[in-house]
Amino acid sequence: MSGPIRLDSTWALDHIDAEEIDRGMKGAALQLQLLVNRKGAGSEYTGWLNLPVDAPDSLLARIEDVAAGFREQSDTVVVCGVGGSYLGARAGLEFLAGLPSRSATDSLPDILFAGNSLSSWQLRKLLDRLAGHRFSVVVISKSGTTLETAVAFHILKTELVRRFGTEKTRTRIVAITDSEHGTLRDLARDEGLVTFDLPRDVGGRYSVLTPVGLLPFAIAGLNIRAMLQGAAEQRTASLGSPAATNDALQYAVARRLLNTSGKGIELLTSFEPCLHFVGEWWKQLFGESEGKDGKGIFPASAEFTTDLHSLGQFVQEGTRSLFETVVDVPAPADVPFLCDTDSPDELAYLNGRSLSAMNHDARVGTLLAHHDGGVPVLQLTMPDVSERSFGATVYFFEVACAVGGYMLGINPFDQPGVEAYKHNMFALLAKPGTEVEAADIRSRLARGQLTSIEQDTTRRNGRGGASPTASDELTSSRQSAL
Ligand SMILES: O=P(O)(O)OC[C@H]1O[C@](O)(CO)[C@@H](O)[C@@H]1O
Repeated sequence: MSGPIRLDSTWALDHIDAEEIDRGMKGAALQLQLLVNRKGAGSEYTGWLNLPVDAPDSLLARIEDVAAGFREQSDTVVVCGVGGSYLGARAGLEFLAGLPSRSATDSLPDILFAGNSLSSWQLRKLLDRLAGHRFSVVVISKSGTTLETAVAFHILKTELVRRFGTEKTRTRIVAITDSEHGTLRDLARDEGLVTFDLPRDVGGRYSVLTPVGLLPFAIAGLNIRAMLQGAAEQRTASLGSPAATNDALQYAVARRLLNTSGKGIELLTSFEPCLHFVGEWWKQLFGESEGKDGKGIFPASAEFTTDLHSLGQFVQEGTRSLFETVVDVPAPADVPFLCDTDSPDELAYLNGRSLSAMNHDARVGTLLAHHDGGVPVLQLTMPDVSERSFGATVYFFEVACAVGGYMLGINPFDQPGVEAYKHNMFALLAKPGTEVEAADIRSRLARGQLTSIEQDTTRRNGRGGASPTASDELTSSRQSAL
């Protein structure tokens, strides 16, 4: 059983005007055409639209082949990457962990992750865990220059060489990166590593259905062809259905209208922990795509019922700036609950029920309470826990995100803002070429003054050198206090 993702917005309708929905759907249909015809902003990064139907059989066969080789030679595979070069693979692996469809004949390697932080403690623990294991590495970086990934990969490669020697190390690494450019591409070329290309017209956060996700999935024994089939089915539904029956467009419109009605935060929730990393992937997709030009909905996620015991109070009664999107998926297995009538834990009333039934009632009770507390609730349903369903979900959110971005008037395919912290970090790390920035940052930090000399001058010049306003003085005295 599989099929497209379904949206039910009944529990959000009291926050949205019916006429606006109508107008919004017409607008969304136009933006979808812009996307499909590759006429919108960032259209050079819309290669993901056709990934589910364009992947050549030779590529899939090669991915399966390399994956089989990795399984044979490794009991552990480390996937090294961050952001879009990490989250989609982890989302799929965690969502599908434990599926009976995973290759039963092969013994499957453990898949671990690295390169997604600069934590020495995390990497130390990973290196300790790898001791004595036959491990291999998949390194993923579109740019090939991301510091977290490059540093972890360097350390892992050094460890491989120490353990297996230079020759054999070459067979224990696969690099996934830009087809032509970047440090990782150059290094792979120089060292004769096996590589897969990350298509130039696909951005990192839209890349899960390329080798970026497909290779880790195949190594884990998952059926990547079924995953692409699910995405292709969703593609037909999302690109080909009229607005009235197009759930991806309706989701894009509903969240946009909720945003204009004053809801600035979308909380993606689910009652199945296997969806935790789908939430993490979704946050990057929507956060990097929408959060620019002072616009966008802040994407947050929570796992219920766990987080009802931490965030539940806020969702129920805190600042009314949230709407909730709950993702449902039927659990593939159930656990019965049996209890004697005189059981001292007073759970006899649950005798004969199952965990699924309890989770279902907890879910309905929660959503009703949140709705009654002023939190609009959108409900998305995935057909099942399967590769097809995962592929469909990825495609559904990608279309909704791209169309929603166009409705917002931004380019959903760039992420200029993430460079700001990198400039500072590289300057502080004394990367060659950053000497001027480094001097400015160090002098600002030494002065305890967060306004840079350049910003300060520009601001004052902008006002024709007028004397500081009261709010300037306030800001500067607050900064000094820091
Ligand atoms: O694949 P790369 O180039 O290492 O980038 C990883 C991630 O870092 C970012 O560029 C942000 O810095 C994301 O957009 C991207 O998914």
